Amino acid sequence: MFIKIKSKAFNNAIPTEVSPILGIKVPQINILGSIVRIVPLTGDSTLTAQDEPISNTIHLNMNTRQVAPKYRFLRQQGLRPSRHLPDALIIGVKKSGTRALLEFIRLHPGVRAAGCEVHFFDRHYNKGLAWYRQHMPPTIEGQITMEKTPSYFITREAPRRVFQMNPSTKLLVVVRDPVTRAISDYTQAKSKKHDMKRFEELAFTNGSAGGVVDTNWGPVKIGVYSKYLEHWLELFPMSQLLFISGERLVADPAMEIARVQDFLGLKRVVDEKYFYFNSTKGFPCLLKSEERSSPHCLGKTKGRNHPHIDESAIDRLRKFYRPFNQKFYHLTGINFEWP
Ligand SMILES: Nc1ncnc2c1ncn2[C@@H]1O[C@H](COP(=O)(O)OS(=O)(=O)O)[C@@H](OP(=O)(O)O)[C@H]1O
Repeated sequence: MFIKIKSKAFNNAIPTEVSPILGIKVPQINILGSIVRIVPLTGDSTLTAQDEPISNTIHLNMNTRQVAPKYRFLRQQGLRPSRHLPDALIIGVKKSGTRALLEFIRLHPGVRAAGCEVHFFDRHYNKGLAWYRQHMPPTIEGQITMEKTPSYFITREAPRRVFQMNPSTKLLVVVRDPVTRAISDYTQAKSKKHDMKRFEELAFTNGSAGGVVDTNWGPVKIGVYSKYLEHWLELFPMSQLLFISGERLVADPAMEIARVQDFLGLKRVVDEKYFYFNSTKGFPCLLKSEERSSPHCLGKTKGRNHPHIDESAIDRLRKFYRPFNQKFYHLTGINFEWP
């Protein structure tokens, strides 16, 4: 079992053993007769990374005075946390379950992730890779660095930019029935702007389901997954992409996370024991995480109630998406079985 303990309990003559998860040596001590291995530690705001050279890796400025005791201990053991550009990205799709995926996969001790959406490949590209790397969490050897920004999937320049950073970057794409995704997207926008028009008025050019689908409206446009996927496939082989069903991530998170761990080359650590179904929320929640040891769900903005949408509008949108969905199934080799 891995547990986290305070560094002052250690001395310098600490034996190590190879972690079965990380494949690297981790310190091991005896506390009250129990052998305890020490987990790779989490990020710490006391760390600074000033005056760094531009290279693939940033070694944190581990000046003894500045460094928290736990990092000082890691350094004594030859484990120097440093920030790296991401090895894997959750590139989308907005409102499909990208936050759930990130929170679930970062339960794995071999994964460290940026907590917020960094928006490097869309909004902040001109700030450069050194800036991007600064936004990554410190990792020790063997840990994977990840980030999620759902708008990358639809950003025209993003595939080329990611490729230029590292053509081996692994890409994860969560997808959900484009009709419910559009409604979810609309629900989020409406939560910020209460006088927003009805969904039906925005989704069709003449304001009703009898009219033409407005493909310029963001919530509709984003659901044409095949169009955006083609841009990524111009540069990345299919073997570097993993598609996760947003519906299955809710119905059976352990199964989807098993696929993700396999894809990332990680030992299967996160399994059904990490999840429970919260019937009030109607979603799977976590029994514990690195930050919280008690059961908890994702925040209030995940799993919102959707407004009622006219059946005719839903039918019309389903018809609209059908050929694009078929193309997407064909490209990915997966039948997502959206209605
Ligand atoms: N476990 C769990 N808990 C809560 N919510 C979950 C979960 N798994 C998937 N989802 C679905 O995630 C939807 C939000 O998707 P994203 O996280 O990609 O949204 S965002 O693009 O980052 O805003 C969110 O959409 P809404 O239901 O419309 O709120 C959920 O349906």
